[in-house]
Amino acid sequence: MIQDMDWEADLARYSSSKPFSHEQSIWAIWVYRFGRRTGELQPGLRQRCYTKIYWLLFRIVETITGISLPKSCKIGPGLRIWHFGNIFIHPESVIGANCTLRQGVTIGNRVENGAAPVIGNNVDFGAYAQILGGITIGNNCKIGAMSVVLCDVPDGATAVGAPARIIHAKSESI
Ligand SMILES: CC(C)(COP(=O)(O)OP(=O)(O)OC[C@H]1O[C@@H](n2cnc3c(N)ncnc32)[C@H](O)[C@@H]1OP(=O)(O)O)[C@@H](O)C(=O)NCCC(=O)NCCS
Ligand SMILES: CC(=O)OC[C@H](N)C(=O)O
Repeated sequence: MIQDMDWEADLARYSSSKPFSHEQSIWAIWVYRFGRRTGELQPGLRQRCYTKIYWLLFRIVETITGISLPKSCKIGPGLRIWHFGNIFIHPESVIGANCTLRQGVTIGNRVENGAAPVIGNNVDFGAYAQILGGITIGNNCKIGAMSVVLCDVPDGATAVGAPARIIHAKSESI
């Protein structure tokens, strides 16, 4: 299969020399990248076989780790997931480069069939943060643990609380 630079960048964010035996989250990221690569194959028997293998691996790893990263969401290179369990990413979400997720994070819609969030680059999500609806999180943001984010977050800002309020907006830190 094609060399996957996004996967190389993911691996570089795991400091352990043996991430597959030390961190369950890397299994979910590997299956996600594998699924994305199946979408780049020429249509035909090979692609159909790989896609079936993807779905089998996706369901097994989703169930074992509690991390759901469907191949239809777009995630930039350098994804890091600390820990595992109850991490659900909406199939239409967009997540930029070098983002960090933790246990309990949801990036999803606010109502059934509603829009999904768009996340910039280098965004750090605290444990159990809930990002809901068709909102935009800018680049270089931090989302506090246990926060429920229902509104846009500008570049460089930190959002905390339920519902989240913006603290440390970029303009304040200059
Ligand atoms: C959001 C976070 C990055 C903010 O860090 P910070 O920029 O250093 O902010 P401060 O600690 O100065 O706090 C600023 C204000 O936000 C509040 N705050 C900080 N984190 C909060 C959170 N998660 N939820 C609600 N309020 C929070 C503080 O109480 C403080 O409020 P005040 O000004 O009314 O006193 C950090 O608190 C956080 O939640 N990190 C997530 C870490 C995590 O998930 N750890 C688990 C590892 S598995
Ligand atoms: C549970 C915990 O504090 O884990 C620490 C880890 N480095 C993280 O950022 O999530």
